Amino acid sequence: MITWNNLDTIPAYQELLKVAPVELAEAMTGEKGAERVRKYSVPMAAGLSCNYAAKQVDDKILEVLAKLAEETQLAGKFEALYNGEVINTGEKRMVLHHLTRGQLGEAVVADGVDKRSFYVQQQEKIAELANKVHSGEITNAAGEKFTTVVQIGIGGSDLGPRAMYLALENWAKVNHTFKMEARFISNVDPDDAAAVLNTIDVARSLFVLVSKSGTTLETLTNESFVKDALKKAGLEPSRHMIAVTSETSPLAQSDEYLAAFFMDDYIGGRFSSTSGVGGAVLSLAFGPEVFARFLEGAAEEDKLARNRDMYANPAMLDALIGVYERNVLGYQNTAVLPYSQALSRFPAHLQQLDMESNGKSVNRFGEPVDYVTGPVIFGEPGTNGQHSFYQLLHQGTDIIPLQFVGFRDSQMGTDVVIQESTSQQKLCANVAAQIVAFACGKADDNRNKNFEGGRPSSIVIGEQLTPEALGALLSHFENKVMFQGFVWNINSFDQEGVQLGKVLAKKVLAHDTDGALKAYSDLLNI
Ligand SMILES: O=P(O)(O)OC[C@H]1O[C@](O)(CO)[C@@H](O)[C@@H]1O
Repeated sequence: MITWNNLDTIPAYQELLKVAPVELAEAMTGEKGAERVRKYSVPMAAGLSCNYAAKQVDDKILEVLAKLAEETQLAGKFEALYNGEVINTGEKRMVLHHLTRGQLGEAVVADGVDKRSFYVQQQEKIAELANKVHSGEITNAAGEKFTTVVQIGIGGSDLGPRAMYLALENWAKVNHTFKMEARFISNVDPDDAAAVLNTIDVARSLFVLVSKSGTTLETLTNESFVKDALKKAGLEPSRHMIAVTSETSPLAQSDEYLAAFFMDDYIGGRFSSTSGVGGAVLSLAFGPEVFARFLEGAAEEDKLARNRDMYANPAMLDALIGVYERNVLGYQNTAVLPYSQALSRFPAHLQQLDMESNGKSVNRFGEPVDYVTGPVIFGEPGTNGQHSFYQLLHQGTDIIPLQFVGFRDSQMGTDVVIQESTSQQKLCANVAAQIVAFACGKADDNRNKNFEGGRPSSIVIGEQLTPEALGALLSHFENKVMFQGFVWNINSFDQEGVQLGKVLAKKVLAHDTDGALKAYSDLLNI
């Protein structure tokens, strides 16, 4: 029997507040530190592992976190979710993104349809289209092959797919599976669409319009922008556009697309990278086989998230350590720092995933909670970030937990030895150095040069960023966010906080304003 209770009513949480915190600088120094690095690691899918030696936890704290996992019924809640319970209480919806990559539990039937079969069917339809585009069976009116795919979407219909595309672009090129260049238009700023359109051959471009709701102002505006450009180039838009949307959206009724693929209301935008939202652009860019491998990695990681044992469940463990940092140690932010240029937009994707999901101050019954919830997420790839904001991370007044990601091998394999090390070795050396510098610090009589240390981090380490590793990485963070939402007793699957701004913007455009809104409208000459 699943019960939903606020965190501050859970006995293990009260116990956690009383446990002595770990002195990280001390714990990570010398042989003790080496022992922690060997001990505090959990295997993930696709050859990844999550090392949490540099987190402020020890066996005692972990023991209480495991109790917290039990008492908040994390495994049972996940089971309820993947078996089709209405977990998104705000919108009265099931939460089914896991079904896009595998069947974790019972069959889930909605509106008379088996949902796993529905998602697989959409993937097959996308694969068929992608293969026809690649073989030249589907071409432009002049019989030429399409060379570029442009995704038009925003938020979850942009950030995840864009981050995944960038993550695999170079991998696909060196592994000879690269099929089409992908570009992305998201912002309603006309310069975004104009800049993309200026650098592509529209005649040989296929546009993927992605909007679950089919009502998003930015996306519909950009669709018209692109259609206008196609018409001006003497092209018929319907031969150049495909749609990915939900079956109930206004776009689904339109016959203005070459093809339409469907997801549904049971997949939140920020959880939709493994649905057709990511599937169309990634299958067109790299081929359906690469997309299938990405899904396999996610499916394997999802299976680990089912483990009741926290120590063998990386997402659950990561989530609980995050709750400890946020609610007991009082840290307000988390920095996502991939030491991989291919993951340059991964922090931006995690920012939406985490902050749109867990940026809530009422529980799942709409009652205010008396504790803090989701942290602020930001990040940049290393080593670039080191020369930007790491100063504050090392010596600023706030302690910011860090999420590193690193790979032993590069994706492209092109490297040089300079001063007796390769660039990849330099990259890896830097991430190792940063973890220890943050954790242990360095005493100096000159206060300006003193490093306090005690700054926690964890690292996900893999061999190479392959499609499987990327899928596993994505699933890990999706499940982490979900588990944290369960612990906080909030609904991680709606986003009412984005609505007010949209309503007011409509009023401005309709000139239906007064007070400050009118004054700002005048200031901006609207
Ligand atoms: O796919 P859609 O319906 O256009 O929505 C795009 C994005 O807008 C949001 O609803 C926020 O405004 C996100 O949750 C979503 O990812």
